[in-house]
Amino acid sequence: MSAIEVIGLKKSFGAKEVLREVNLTVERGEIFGFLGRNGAGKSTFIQIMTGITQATGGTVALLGEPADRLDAIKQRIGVMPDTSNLYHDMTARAFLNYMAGLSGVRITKQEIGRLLEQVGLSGTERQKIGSFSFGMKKKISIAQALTGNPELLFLDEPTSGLDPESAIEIQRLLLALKADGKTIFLTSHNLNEIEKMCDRVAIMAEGRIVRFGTVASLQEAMRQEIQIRIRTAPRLETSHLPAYARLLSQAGDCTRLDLSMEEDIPELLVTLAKQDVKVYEVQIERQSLEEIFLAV
Ligand SMILES: Nc1ncnc2c1ncn2[C@@H]1O[C@H](COP(=O)(O)OP(=O)(O)OP(=O)(O)O)[C@@H](O)[C@H]1O
Repeated sequence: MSAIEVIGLKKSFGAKEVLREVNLTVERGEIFGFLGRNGAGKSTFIQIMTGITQATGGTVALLGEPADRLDAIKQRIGVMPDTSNLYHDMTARAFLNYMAGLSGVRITKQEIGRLLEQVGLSGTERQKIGSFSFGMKKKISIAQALTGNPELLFLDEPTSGLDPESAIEIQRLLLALKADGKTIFLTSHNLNEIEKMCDRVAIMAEGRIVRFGTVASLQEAMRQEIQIRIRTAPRLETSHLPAYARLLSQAGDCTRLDLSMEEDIPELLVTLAKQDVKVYEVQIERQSLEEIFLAV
């Protein structure tokens, strides 16, 4: 049974179609990255998953339960609230206690202390949320999502606006939660983070999923040609190169080349050896997730 199963999901606001026939499956225990430019429809999608907004069409099942039975599984799902919707007059402890109560979860003082420690907010139990910095508000939102030890977590940009150290702390926490068997549905505009953390990703554009799979499979699908960095002595000249190799740039004894396929590499090495060109290093350059994202 999948953690999330979405079939033919549609959402319109009046005449404006925001989600168009979205199909998506997220398996249990994975960290799933959900990407898209501003306005692509990501928040709307999460709002439907978490029962804040109703879909116009299609079906959603979470942890094997149809979404219209969300009440039955809401304790098994954690959702990070928008930091602007926090109760600023409440202390951290009162807030976590109150939010746990809303989801029908009982939580002890010790558990609250542990949650705060997990997100790097130890000792802030009695501090009012209104006095928190932006990063601290972000962290308490994550702590709130974790109350009741849910199996499935929806985290909307959990590390955006955090300093690098805090972001790494949160990333470690997410990896520990995954190791503990949790499923994490994550949106982020930090593509390095997504590349590092996620088992699979979906890229949404104009309400449709336009790329889907592991980062490696997206890189493979995007690879129409291959680029290599090669270190040689002497430095390569265009006259050394066979017709299938195109010189892109050079720095010192390193040359970047465009080839048509991976099989060109051994052939190129033979051709260079015949010309007494010594090859010290060959590196294949893969497309980053950022390049894939920008190409959508
Ligand atoms: N309540 C609403 N009424 C009308 N249009 C809406 C409503 N909510 C969202 N939209 C529109 O739906 C589209 C998708 O918005 P959504 O917030 O889901 O995008 P997003 O991918 O989350 O963007 P971001 O990365 O900026 O958060 C946008 O064009 C937005 O203007």
